[in-house]
Amino acid sequence: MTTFQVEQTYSNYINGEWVKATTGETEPSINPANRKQVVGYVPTSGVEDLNQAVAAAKAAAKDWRRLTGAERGNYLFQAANVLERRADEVAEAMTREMGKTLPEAKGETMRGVAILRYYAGEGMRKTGDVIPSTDSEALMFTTRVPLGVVGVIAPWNFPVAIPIWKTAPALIYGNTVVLKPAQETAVTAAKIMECFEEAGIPAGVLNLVCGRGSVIGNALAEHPDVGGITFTGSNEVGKRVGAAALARGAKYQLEMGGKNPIIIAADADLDLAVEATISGGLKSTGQKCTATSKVIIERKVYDVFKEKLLSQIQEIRLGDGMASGSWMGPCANEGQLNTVLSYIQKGQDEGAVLLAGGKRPDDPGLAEGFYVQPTVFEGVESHMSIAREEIFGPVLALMPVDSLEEAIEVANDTDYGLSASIYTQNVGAMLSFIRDMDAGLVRINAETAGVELQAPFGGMKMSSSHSREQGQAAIEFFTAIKTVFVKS
Ligand SMILES: NC(=O)c1ccc[n+]([C@@H]2O[C@H](COP(=O)([O-])OP(=O)(O)OC[C@H]3O[C@@H](n4cnc5c(N)ncnc54)[C@H](O)[C@@H]3O)[C@@H](O)[C@H]2O)c1
Ligand SMILES: O=CCCC(=O)C(=O)O
Repeated sequence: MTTFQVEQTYSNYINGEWVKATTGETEPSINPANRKQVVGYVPTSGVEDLNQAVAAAKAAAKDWRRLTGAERGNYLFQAANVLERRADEVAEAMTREMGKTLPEAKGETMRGVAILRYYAGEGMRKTGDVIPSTDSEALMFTTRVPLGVVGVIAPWNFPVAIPIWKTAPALIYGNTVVLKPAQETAVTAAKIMECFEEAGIPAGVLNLVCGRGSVIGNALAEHPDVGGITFTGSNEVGKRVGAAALARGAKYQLEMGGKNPIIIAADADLDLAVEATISGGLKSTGQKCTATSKVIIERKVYDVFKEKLLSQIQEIRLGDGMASGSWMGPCANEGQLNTVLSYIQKGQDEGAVLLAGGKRPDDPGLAEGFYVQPTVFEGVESHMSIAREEIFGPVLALMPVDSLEEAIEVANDTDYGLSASIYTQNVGAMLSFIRDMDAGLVRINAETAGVELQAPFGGMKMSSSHSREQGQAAIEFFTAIKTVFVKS
């Protein structure tokens, strides 16, 4: 078993080599559980590094696309095996870099393994259809071709799963890749790259360039040799990335924020609903695009639900994700902590009532980390910032309603449409929710978070560029359809 070493210096991975940034600069990736701990030093690259990576990916593209799907799949199977063997090390890097608890990080790493295996298998599946021609002498069919070089821009909140759920389908369908991870989790990204290197991925097929989003991410989106850009992150940045890709006719895919509601109907099993609200809203410190944010409760059960929720929230143990007793780690970085604290302040300023949490923990042992208490508001109205904007932190807004119709109206009253859930035992209510809820992922008697790798994932409204990732849906972004007409 390889163990994780702190304070190492990492490089970019370009054309099969680990290379220092041409800027000569690195910056510390710090542990959000204790700002004084350096997890590793990561490159602060310049545009020249990005250009080298794109050139390497472009040069490797011809041979890579000519391999059979099964041959490309073998590399992914190998990478999955290496990642599985190194799962403890990779998970530790993730926990130290972005704060989620070690069991969550291990779960995510094993999800990365499963995603690689799933897409390895995709190399053997069909890529087109035969379509009857009006010419009886001809054969007409569709096939799919890769986009060429694909740029992957990833956030820090799922530093293994998201880069892999973009990279694996890009590779299996014959593209080469330049990955720009979030700088906060560049050590974890380097660990993923080491797994691909150990798996023997050919030089140039997969490249890693670390650096500021405004420099490397922007240059990737604008690069004329990058045929497709797949982005996950905030709406603000996503809009810029989409505009840059559109301006030069490149394909793009944007997966962005959420403001995800859970509806608790009067007939719900309240214990299960409380469990789902806590797990969906507060695991990973609320830093999931699918995290529960608005908790919409039928008035008849409002008080009982609230009391049960508050009593369980008291039990939550904050702490370093590496410590076995910790249930909730810190926010991933100081900026995120300040954003969460500012929303908590806004909630109070706009008239919501703070029921729990609302500040940094008093424990002096946590003072050097970016911790915030799990927070619950009531008296939240749809016009308030905490009911409309993505907080990306452990903050729940309780909103009572008088009927299921009103619940769905309140749930839909947002610019986002990523994930939504309902707790009810009534089949009619379930069907209304499935029909009327404007979200890409609707979940019944399950928390809002939780994405299965074999199913399409993506949002409606401002959550997405209306494409879907994962499962077989990924082929739609990572390939172009060619219609072939053959006549002898
Ligand atoms: N819908 C989804 O599937 C999904 C999944 C995870 C996270 N998210 C969203 O991600 C956000 C949190 O992640 P974040 O803080 O890392 O997001 P972010 O938008 O700040 O950063 C995302 C990535 O974009 C890069 N970037 C920053 N500025 C850039 C620019 N000008 N040009 C190109 N790239 C640039 C960053 O370096 C990072 O790699 C939340 O809004 C969350 O909802 C969405
Ligand atoms: O942060 C976005 C991804 C969410 C996810 O993977 C999950 O909820 O499992």
